[in-house]
Amino acid sequence: MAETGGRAPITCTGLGKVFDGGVRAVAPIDVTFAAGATTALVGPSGCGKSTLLRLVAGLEDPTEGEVRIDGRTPAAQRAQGAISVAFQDPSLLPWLTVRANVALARKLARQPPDPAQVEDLIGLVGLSGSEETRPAALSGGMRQRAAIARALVTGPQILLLDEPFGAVDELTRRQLARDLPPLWEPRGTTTLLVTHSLHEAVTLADRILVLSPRPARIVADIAVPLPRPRDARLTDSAEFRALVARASQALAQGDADNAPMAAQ
Ligand SMILES: Nc1ncnc2c1ncn2[C@@H]1O[C@H](COP(=O)(O)OP(=O)(O)OP(=O)(O)O)[C@@H](O)[C@H]1O
Repeated sequence: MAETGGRAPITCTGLGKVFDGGVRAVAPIDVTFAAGATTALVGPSGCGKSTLLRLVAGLEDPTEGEVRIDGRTPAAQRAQGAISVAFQDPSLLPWLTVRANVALARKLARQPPDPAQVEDLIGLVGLSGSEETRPAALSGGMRQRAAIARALVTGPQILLLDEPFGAVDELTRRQLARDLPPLWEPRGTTTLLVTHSLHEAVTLADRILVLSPRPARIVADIAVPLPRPRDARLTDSAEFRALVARASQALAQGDADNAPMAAQ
């Protein structure tokens, strides 16, 4: 199969999720993620961000509504190798080296081997020298970076990142946020990124969706019309800081709107 890179919009229609036991994680949501855009999902801890991402990935079934990716179900797109995920807890195969874990992703997507691409990506995520290391001997942050290389090596149409830099120190985190987007942006990859860092959201995204406390619903939809690359000069700018402040206010407002009514 050829590389799947291409432009695919994601449409969520009346999408909701109630877990067994009655916990509603996602309120019915209507949203379209434009093909080729990067959208950051931010919201309070436990609000349903990961559940929303898992619904888009087809790793959870909705209890209401549907997800369509370029008109097809997530399951159909996954079967084509069109969706890559890098989640908080990277599930690398423990018996394989970093290099073999990254290379395996292409094999699983039925793509021809591309050793040069594997080496390039390992270098770009800062793991040169650890190619022959197995996951148990890596730090948490190194495992996350290996998972990002693995997610990118297939050139996916859809890239779903759940706190991909969560276990990485702040300096490396900012470096990755700067260095990695050029790998997927020119390919027109539709990217959803869950993050707790508003700085990261504004650095990476074209659009930020601010979610309410559980069940997740959209409380603000913020465009990020900043030029790229978003280097240190830009992230120090007044426009950048204003967007971070706007997202921060929306988060606080979403929280306040959901606070239990004070006793009369
Ligand atoms: N498989 C499951 N069964 C039952 N409840 C679940 C399941 N998965 C998640 N939940 C619940 O759904 C809610 C939303 O969880 P989710 O992981 O989507 O939140 P989140 O916003 O990603 O959280 P965090 O920011 O802390 O990672 C939580 O109350 C969680 O306990």
